[in-house]
Amino acid sequence: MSVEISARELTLGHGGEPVARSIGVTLAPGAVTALVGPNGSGKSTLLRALARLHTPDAGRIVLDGRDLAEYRPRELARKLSFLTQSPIVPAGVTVEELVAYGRHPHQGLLGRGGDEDREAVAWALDATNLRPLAERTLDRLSGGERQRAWIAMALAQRTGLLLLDEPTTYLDIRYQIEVLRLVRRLADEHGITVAVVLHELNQAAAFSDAMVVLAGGRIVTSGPPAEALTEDTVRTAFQIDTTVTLDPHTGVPTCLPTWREPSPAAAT
Ligand SMILES: Nc1ncnc2c1ncn2[C@@H]1O[C@H](COP(=O)(O)OP(=O)(O)OP(=O)(O)O)[C@@H](O)[C@H]1O
Repeated sequence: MSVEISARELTLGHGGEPVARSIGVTLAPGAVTALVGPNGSGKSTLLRALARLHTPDAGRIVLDGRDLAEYRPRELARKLSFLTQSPIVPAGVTVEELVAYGRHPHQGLLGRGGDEDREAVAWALDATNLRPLAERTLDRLSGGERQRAWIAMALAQRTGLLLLDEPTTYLDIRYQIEVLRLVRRLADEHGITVAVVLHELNQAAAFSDAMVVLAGGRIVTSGPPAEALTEDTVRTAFQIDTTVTLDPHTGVPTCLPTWREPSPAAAT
């Protein structure tokens, strides 16, 4: 089930100056990789390129040993699912109907669901705790509930690779943690390869196996959180000072910004 995807010598842009120049990324099979970096550093563009929704200016992306460009659309939709940052809410669609859309790549021309489809939809609703809201239309959900519905749709697609662009936006802290725990379980229990764009560095460090730090058109660092999230890399990427400590039991780094401006006396 686990899927491996890697990008080599990738240059990404939107017509002007490249957003990323000659970068290389590998998402290890069955692992959670967090993409972090400042606003505008190219995280979404990279994720969209991995999902074949953005065409690179140069470089190559290989998905399970084959060039990404070679996959037929339906074949690709069975391999990877992508959750965009702000999906457009279709009018009048219930949670269950939305989740069932995730089954389209698996259905024949008639598009009617069989046992496997029903089972996948039920699993996705349960995994996201959405069963009680299954009959609700999306416009009658809170922001966080709606976000979980989109995640459920991506899950119902039952792909070995899941690409999530800021899935915790709009969620309160409890659901942020719940979504990240779900992501962790998908990797640990189902072997799903996950790339997730996150802004909260400490959450990224706590829930991922690897972090890729993007800034200034390049990869500042990538590797296990304890190696990737350091005071130096945070300063390089975000131009802020922090104190990074390692949890003595788990080895997970936590980064605490230096909140106060340096005092004039300290500067002299
Ligand atoms: N469709 C587009 N057309 C032109 N420029 C774009 C387009 N999409 C993104 N950009 C530009 O590309 C750069 C990278 O954008 P991208 O959305 O990949 O960054 P990001 O790291 O995901 O940012 P954020 O953290 O703000 O979501 C930005 O400078 C942005 O303005």
